Parts: sequence; structure tokens; C-alpha cells
Amino acid sequence: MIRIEQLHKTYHAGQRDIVALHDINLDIAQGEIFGIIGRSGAGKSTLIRTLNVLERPDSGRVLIDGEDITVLGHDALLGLRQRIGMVFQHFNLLNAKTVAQNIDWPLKITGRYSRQERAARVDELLQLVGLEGHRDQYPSQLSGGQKQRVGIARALANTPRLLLCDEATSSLDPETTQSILRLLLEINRKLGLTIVLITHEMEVIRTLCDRVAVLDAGSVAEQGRVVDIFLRPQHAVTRALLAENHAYEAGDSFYERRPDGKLVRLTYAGEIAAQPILSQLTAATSALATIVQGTVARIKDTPYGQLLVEFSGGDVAVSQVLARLRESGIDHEVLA
Ligand SMILES: Nc1ncnc2c1ncn2[C@@H]1O[C@H](COP(=O)(O)OP(=O)(O)OP(=O)(O)O)[C@@H](O)[C@H]1O
Repeated sequence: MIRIEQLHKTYHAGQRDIVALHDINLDIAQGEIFGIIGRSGAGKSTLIRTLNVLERPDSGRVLIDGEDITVLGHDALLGLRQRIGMVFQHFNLLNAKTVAQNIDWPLKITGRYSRQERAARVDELLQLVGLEGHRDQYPSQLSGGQKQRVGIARALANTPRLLLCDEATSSLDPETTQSILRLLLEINRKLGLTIVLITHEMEVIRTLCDRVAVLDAGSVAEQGRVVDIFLRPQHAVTRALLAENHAYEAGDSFYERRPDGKLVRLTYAGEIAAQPILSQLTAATSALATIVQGTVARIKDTPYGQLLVEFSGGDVAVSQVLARLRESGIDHEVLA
């Protein structure tokens, strides 16, 4: 649906040139939730803003359904922006208007619908985001999560095919964040809507996204399926982001290594996460398995586990376990 080709953007600030985007290439499929993560200044906002041409790149192309949107003129751009919804970190609601009026606003400015049609659409959207009882309230009377629900309803008013989320949950507490992420997931599934989001939180990527691109200093450090990036991060920036978010840790040691011990990281995803793999590995050997650290959780719909295990019990037993591991096909890394 979206193809980004060799995108470059440099800002000129006085004497300084700041390269915000450098040779970005990405493909985003219809109906997927695609996350863009990176540290502050990595270029996330600049990149997402090129997708509705709030920012024009210096070179490269952004194709949406085959059409290069970077060269669109003023009128075509207004049309494009009606087909692309955007949700903002600070909600950007009109404070003097009610919830219903905020949601109605993008419908009204198209001049395309009758008052009755708009009212019916607003009702539908209020129901979709769970705000039926709040239609006549003003933004100041709402919680952060409710404000973001209004922001989402407003972004969906003109039935866009693409929803852009700019740090949509960064101002919310963890519980409200989860409820907004669930709402976005429901909307993606119910409406088949493509969602592109930027975030600095790995937890958002883990819960919501199908694929992710990690940005570092304006370039794509790595990209791929969230399961792969989470479980086998290749780039130092990805590893650091994962560690910061406590979704993954390199393994600290409150335990004392045994002299014959081998420290092994086991990574498994999908069906195998429910198997008693440690028992299977050590069965019929005299090896001992000590769990040093472990995670069993989900990446979106995929159950996964990651265990740091020390195998000990003598060189022979440890070699037997390592041989079984190699035969098992379980993804593993012998660390020390
Ligand atoms: N209008 C501008 N003029 C000059 N430099 C800019 C401008 N906008 C962004 N930059 C610079 O471009 C780089 C990328 O900025 P961008 O806002 O895209 O990053 P970001 O990953 O979204 O960061 P954050 O998470 O802090 O919002 C940064 O070095 C930033 O300082």
C-alpha cells in the first residue's frame, strides 16, 4: 500500500545542516500495523509527516497505492489528507467544541454531507470508540484516554484507508495506554485499516504492531516482523531500546556461576512456548538446568519465551544437553 523509496530530508538551521532522514526505504502492506521506533531525534516525526506531506522530502518518493504523493499540488493534497487520518500525542482537540462537534468537524469541512448524514456518522463513531455517553461534554471534562478516543474518532470520520498515529499513547498512564492500544487493534481488525505509528516505547510495538522499523540518526537500523526484531535484535540501538523498556534484558547476575556451567539463551516462539522444553532437554542426562532469567509473554498474538539458563552437572552431561539443543532446532545462543 505504501512504498517509501530513497527518502532524504535535511533541515537547514542557520549554518547547520541537520540530516533528519537518510536513504529510507520501506514497504507497508494494506491492513497491517507498522511501527516506527527510535530515540528522540531519530527522525520518526519527520518520517510519519512525509506520509501525509505535512513534510516534503528533499528527494525520494512516497507511493500510496502507486501514486507519488510528494509531487501532489495543493488541491490534490487536501483530498489526500481526507483519506489519511492522524492521531496526535496531545490530542489537538478544539476545546470550545463538544465531543460530537469535534468528531463532526472533519465531516463538515468537506461540505459533502447533509446534517443528518453527519449526525448518523458521529453516532456511529461515538459507539466505535465507546464514548456514547459523552457526546455533549467538552474536552476539559474528559480524561486523557477519553480525549484520545475523541482524537481517534475524529481521525476516522472520513473513513480513511490509512491511520497515522504520532506518539498516540505517550501522554497516557500505562493502563489507559493499554486500553487505547486495544481500541486501535480492534479498529484495525474491524475496518481492515492500515495503521502506521511512531513511538519510543517498545511495549507499544510489542502489543500492537505486525512489523517495525528501527530508526537511528535518520536511517533504518533494521526492520522486520516484530517477533524477529524482539527475539533476535541485530542492531545496538534495538538492543538498547529493548533493555530500556525492560522487555528484554541482557542478563545480570545475582547468582554465582558454577565452574562447569554453560550459560545459554533459549528463544522460542509460537506453539513451542507451551512445551516443557527444559525437562525434555535434561531428561535422560544428569545435567542440571538453573533458570537465571526468563520471560514468557506474547508479541501481539504470538506466545514466546526467552530463558537464560545455566546447564551444569559435569562436562559430559553439559555436552549431551548442548547436542540435544542443536538437534531440537530451538533457537539458542551459548553465551559463556
Ligand atoms: N523544523 C526543523 N528545523 C530544524 N531541525 C529539525 C526540524 N524538525 C526536526 N529537526 C531535527 O531533525 C532531526 C529529526 O527530528 P524528528 O523530530 O523527526 O525526530 P523524532 O525521532 O521524532 O524525535 P522526538 O521523539 O524527540 O520527537 C532532529 O535532529 C531534529 O532536531
